[in-house]
Amino acid sequence: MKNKRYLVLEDGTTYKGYALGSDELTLGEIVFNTAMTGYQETISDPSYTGQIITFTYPLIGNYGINRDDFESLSPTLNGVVVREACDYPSNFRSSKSLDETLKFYQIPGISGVDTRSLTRKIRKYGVLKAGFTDNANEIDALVQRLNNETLRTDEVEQVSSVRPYISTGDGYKIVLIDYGKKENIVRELNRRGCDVTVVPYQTSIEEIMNISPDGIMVSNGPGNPESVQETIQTIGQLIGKIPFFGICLGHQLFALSQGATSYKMKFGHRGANHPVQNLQTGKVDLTSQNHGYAIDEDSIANTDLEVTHLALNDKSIEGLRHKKYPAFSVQYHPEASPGPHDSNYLFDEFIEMIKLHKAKERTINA
Ligand SMILES: NC(=O)CC[C@H](N)C(=O)O
Repeated sequence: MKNKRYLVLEDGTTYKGYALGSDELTLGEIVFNTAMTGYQETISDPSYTGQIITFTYPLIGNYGINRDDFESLSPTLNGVVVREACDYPSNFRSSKSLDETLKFYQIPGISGVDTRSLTRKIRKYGVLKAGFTDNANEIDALVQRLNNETLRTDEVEQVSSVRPYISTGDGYKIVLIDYGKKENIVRELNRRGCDVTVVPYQTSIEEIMNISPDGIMVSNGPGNPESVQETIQTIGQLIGKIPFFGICLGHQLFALSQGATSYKMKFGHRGANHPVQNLQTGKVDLTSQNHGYAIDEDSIANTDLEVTHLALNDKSIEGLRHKKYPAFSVQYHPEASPGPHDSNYLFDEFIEMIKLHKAKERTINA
């Protein structure tokens, strides 16, 4: 017999279901993800720090959780909501069930929820605060708590590396500024021979320049880009000096560093089949996405940036490039994990950009 659990939203809506994962019950902003596979990578993506994810795909956990597919050392999200959690996974790589994994990392969850109705609600009203309780008598108190409490805004600090480390390669030297990076960014760079130095998000411009990087990457990460205002100046100072590539939060910070502004979206983009058009080629890529903020289109006019990619579902900005300097960024996830690999070519373009920049530097210095 499974124990009862309630998912409670700040507007008082309550969903009754079954306890999943940890009994340490947390609060968070509830969001939905529409990907049909890749729940392990999604759960371990640090960009979800502090959030509760509702999976719209109705069966989660059927191929278990394995040792190798984590996108961070340990998941930092605050909850998981599913229609049905598979108790008996079947896959030769699986070492734990979803329930065992969530218990191990002390993440609460709930199964048996009508995730369609919940997702429609989030789409209609926008993202909401939510929490769990195992006691029906505590629902009213939880609603009150959700209405009175503000959620933490120091998510990046919770997930950025505490000290620099190197993932070696014999190619270009890349500094990856870690705002809560997904491991696959490092893997994609290593795959192209890059020597990657991962540095904490508050690393100074001097410390970064001392590493003599050939390229700079700014990672994805959780929360509002404006919560890490103090680091935007460092990013601004790097543009024009060293070839630059930003992903998701990295894209937002690149834009802010150039004078653009960001806004919170109603319910964000989270899934693995978001169509994005490359405005230079006209080609449409299916992309992996996970963001709740975006860059204001009107704010681009006063900058030296140009829009390179557009979301076809809502026409929001998905890619930017600097008009004068070797610097570009995308709002979606070319490293995928989970998700389609259509936009993997952006890592190759970054490498080509570094090559070109080096060739130019050699001509200037000759
Ligand atoms: N995946 C990310 O880097 C997300 C960026 C930011 N936290 C947002 O929600 O918009």
